[in-house]
Amino acid sequence: MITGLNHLASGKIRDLYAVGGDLLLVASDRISAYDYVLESEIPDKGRILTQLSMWWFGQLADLVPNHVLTADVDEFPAELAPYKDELRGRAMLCRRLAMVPVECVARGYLTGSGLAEYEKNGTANGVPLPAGLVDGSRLDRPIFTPAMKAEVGAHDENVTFEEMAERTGDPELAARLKDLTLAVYSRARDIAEGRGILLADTKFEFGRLPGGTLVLADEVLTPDSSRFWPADQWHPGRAQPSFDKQYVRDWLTSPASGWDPRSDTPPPALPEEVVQATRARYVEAYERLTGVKFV
Ligand SMILES: C[C@H](c1ccccc1)n1cc(-c2ncnc(N)c2C#N)cn1
Repeated sequence: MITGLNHLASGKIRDLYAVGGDLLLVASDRISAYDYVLESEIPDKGRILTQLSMWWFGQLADLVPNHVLTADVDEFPAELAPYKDELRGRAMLCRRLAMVPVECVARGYLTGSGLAEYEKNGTANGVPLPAGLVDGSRLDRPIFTPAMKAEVGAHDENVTFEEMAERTGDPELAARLKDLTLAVYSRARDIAEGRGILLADTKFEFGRLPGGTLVLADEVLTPDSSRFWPADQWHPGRAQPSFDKQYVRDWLTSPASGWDPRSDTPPPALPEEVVQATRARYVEAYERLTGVKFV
């Protein structure tokens, strides 16, 4: 948290500030696992994921406008000058939008809450899926599985497209959000697959400009907003390893940590080698996707 700035909101990993009529979205080096924010930070994680978001916004600009004004600290308003070094590379100055109160989730692979519903009803957010799918199955056509935002700390509530249209009171907007979400995800899935990373699913946030234009907001297509799987370890029918969080998960569930995920106790600090190996995975994901060396 940066004292001295007008703090608006905080998620597990990121903080939001008001700067004049705009917003500053700042990504920390925090990492979460098993629904806990760990006490150990991953050096540069915020910078790597912010630079990855910026790269994706560029890749998607022909499909949808985004909310970013700049991520270059030298272009930030003068009032931010005292915080330049702390913000460099990990902050996006964004236009303030009227946010759409829906988590726009696209799934290209079946897992997590989507799999749970499928195993019960053969559907995902009420939409029937083909029979015989298993954990990690690739869906021929990505699906839109919206969720209504939950209070801090609770999980979002998956809703059908019809429920979403009803609860937003704007069926036309709901249809537009679905189309945009699927088009953007499909483009990203194809780009990532060509670079050895499976984007199993992702969560987009949209907002509207004063004139009503729909704009892609928040961070996009990072390992915090999406499930990243290494393509060369994909085996449908079991839980897939996480590209970025597997080292953390493996250590936390090993005897070495002395921690039990089923207990109500927070996880212990990570050993330095797990921190550094995890940092290396974020760097690798960034470099594989963008083709640019992280500096
Ligand atoms: C969920 C997310 C959040 C991020 C970081 C920390 C806490 C919350 N958030 C984003 C806005 C938001 N509001 C108005 N205009 C915008 N351009 C954005 C964005 N992005 C409000 N909440």
